[in-house]
Amino acid sequence: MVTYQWGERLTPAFDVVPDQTSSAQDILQEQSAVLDQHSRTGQVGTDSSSSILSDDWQQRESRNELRHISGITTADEESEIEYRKIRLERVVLVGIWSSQDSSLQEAEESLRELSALAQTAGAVVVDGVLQHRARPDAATYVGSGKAREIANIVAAHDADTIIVDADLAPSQRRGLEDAAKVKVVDRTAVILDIFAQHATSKEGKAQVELAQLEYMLPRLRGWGASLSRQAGGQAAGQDGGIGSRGPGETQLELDRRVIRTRMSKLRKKIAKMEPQRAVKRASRTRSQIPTVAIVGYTNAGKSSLTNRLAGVDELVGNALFATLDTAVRRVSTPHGRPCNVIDTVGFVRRLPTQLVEAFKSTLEEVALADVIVHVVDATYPQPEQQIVAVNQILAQIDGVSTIPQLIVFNKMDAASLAVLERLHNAYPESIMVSAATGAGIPLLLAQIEHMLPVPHIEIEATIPYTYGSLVSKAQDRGSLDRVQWLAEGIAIHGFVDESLATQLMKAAAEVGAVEN
Ligand SMILES: Nc1nc2c(ncn2[C@@H]2O[C@H](COP(=O)(O)OP(=O)(O)OP(=O)(O)O)[C@@H](O)[C@H]2O)c(=O)[nH]1
Ligand SMILES: [Mg+2]
Repeated sequence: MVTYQWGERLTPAFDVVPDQTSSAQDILQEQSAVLDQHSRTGQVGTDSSSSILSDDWQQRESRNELRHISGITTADEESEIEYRKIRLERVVLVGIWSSQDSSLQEAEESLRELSALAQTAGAVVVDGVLQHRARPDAATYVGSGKAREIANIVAAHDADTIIVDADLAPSQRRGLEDAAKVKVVDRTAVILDIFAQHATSKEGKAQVELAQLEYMLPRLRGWGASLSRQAGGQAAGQDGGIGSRGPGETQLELDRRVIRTRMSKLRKKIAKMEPQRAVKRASRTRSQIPTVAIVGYTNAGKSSLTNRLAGVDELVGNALFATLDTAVRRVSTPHGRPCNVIDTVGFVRRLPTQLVEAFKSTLEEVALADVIVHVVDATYPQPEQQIVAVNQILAQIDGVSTIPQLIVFNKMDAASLAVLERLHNAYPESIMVSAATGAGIPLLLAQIEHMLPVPHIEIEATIPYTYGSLVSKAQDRGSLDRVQWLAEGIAIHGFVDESLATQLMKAAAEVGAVEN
């Protein structure tokens, strides 16, 4: 994970507002200028290509040995300080990869991401191991031998939790728990945990709780078994299975009912909040101001970019899923057209389906946008994977496919020129920016302006001078090609949106000067 410190502002690499009539081609040429400038100022950031496949790894005979992944553990100083305050969970991360499904690089990257997620959730990562395996073991996910090795690692580090980089079947979770003698959770549980910690609004909290319950429901059997064992009930001392049924199962049926009732209550609660959201949305639509939705992978810099577009110099912390509630900011394009920019919740690969479902109403804001800006972290080793993950989630929201989209690579200040050039070639229509330095922002605004729906009502009228402010509004929000200051008033011609057209016609009617 790239940590960024907001340091001194660099001069924006490009600060000329391009003419509105400039074509997409011009904008792309100017984009090359930004890249060029970037190379000349010599801002070469960290080379993010990781040398993952070392020779001796490939030469190893036993390819399926546990491979410790370096650089993913929580920094020592940090854990010590934190540790004194509260007893944080000490976790060991476990993943498997098979040559058919993925590359070792991908598995490593995924484990690094899991490490970032675990730390965001408040855990101390003490070790992370990957195992090469054609398919997961049905009983313990990693196989019984590896489970014992992992048990040793857990004991050596005094860890209390294992996080598996996959979605586990309840039986696999129990099997690994029994072998390693510590709690085992999966990737989805970690993501749900972060969401639960970050939810602040009533709606957000309800959405996350619903997702958590949905996740728990099919897994109750597993939890129930370990709970009844802990409780020392009839099933105590037995390995789940037959012995764990009986009274435990009755309890489970009860739990299931309680959970289902709670879930339907939450659904109703969320549905009730929908009208409030609709009211806010309607007031935005009434004002005829187009909306731009900022979407992207978590930590891509969506909030920083939204702030930068709005001219707000606000520090945004380096945290995954920092934003859960959508926020709207008013932004003005180079020609003064106002638009509402909506900052949204970040995505992550394999985002739990329960969350996508629960956050549907929030995500629907995206479906109503006029333009979608897809922000991508250019410093991430394989941004393409993040783009694919985000597109997969977007595809689950109705009505998104018809909205014009723009890919924006952010953090160009920290990316190497080679990477930026590669990305520019792979995505020729994309724009490179830095929310931190402001580089590329005027271009981005110009491109957004290009993509906004065109005001489509033609108007030709003479407006009394007392309505001068209406004319400036028309200049800002519409496109006027003629503005003449005559004795009888201001003669204008051009295109404006509906509400402005009505107001202008009314004003013109006062002097009976309507010509069209
Ligand atoms: N170097 C660099 N860092 C940046 C830039 N933009 C954002 N960051 C950093 O990236 C991290 C994430 O930024 P956010 O704006 O919170 O990202 P986000 O996409 O809103 O993240 P979530 O809301 O958590 O999904 C922060 O530490 C920012 O300071 C940039 O242009 N350059
Ligand atoms: Mg954010």
